[in-house]
Amino acid sequence: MRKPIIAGNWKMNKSYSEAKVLLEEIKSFDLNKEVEAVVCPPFINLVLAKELLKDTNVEVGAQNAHFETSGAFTGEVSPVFLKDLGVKYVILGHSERREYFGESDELINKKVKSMLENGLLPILCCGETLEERESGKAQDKVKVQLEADLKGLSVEDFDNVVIAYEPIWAIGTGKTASADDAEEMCAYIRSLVKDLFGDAAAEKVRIQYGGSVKPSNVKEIMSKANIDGALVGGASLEAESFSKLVNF
Ligand SMILES: O=C[C@H](O)COP(=O)(O)O
Repeated sequence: MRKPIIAGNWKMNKSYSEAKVLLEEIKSFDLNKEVEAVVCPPFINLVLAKELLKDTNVEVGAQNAHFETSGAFTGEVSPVFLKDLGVKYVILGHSERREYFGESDELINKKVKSMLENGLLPILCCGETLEERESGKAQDKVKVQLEADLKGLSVEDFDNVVIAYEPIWAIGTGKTASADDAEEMCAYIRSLVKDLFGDAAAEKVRIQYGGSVKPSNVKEIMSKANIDGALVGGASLEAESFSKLVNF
């Protein structure tokens, strides 16, 4: 049985003061313990999140990390520092990192390996553009991404990876993929995992959907056999909304 995972990707939102308010509210909720809840605040709020959530079941994740562990890399954050803080997950390959910051599959592959080497669990994002979806190339795009991003991983390595399918055209747009479309792609991703890492890995891997997930649509999305969770942006920035997502 795959434990459901609902992760809130705050993106570049919530100052330290605003994060304190949101985290205190999240801390006050009685969240469903059968679901793994994760908050992924900006780097500057990771220490605060670990401190305020320490007596809860809510895990903390980072939105990115460098693949190097130390050195002259101005502005970057080491996976060693994140592990030392008690961060559990690291979002990698988010479409915004790929689009705005030019992150290639080769770089993402290095990051995936480095997170695993340093005891962190990657949440590896993949997904197509609207043009790719409308031209019937969505599965081809996701296949290319995952084969490159997961290149060189052993079956044991992959055991610690979560995959997040996020159709780019559904991110932040309010246009959620239909639950059936999301299920179709997540089932396809599971078949890719089977080809790459075998039956057991395919059965065990948790696959999230991300792209305008809200309390109003999370139940249907989570009812699908191949969807094990959600990676949520906007709807995770308000405590009541986040609690409804986790308690779907
Ligand atoms: O990482 C989260 C995804 O980009 C989805 O964001 P969204 O829920 O605001 O559409």
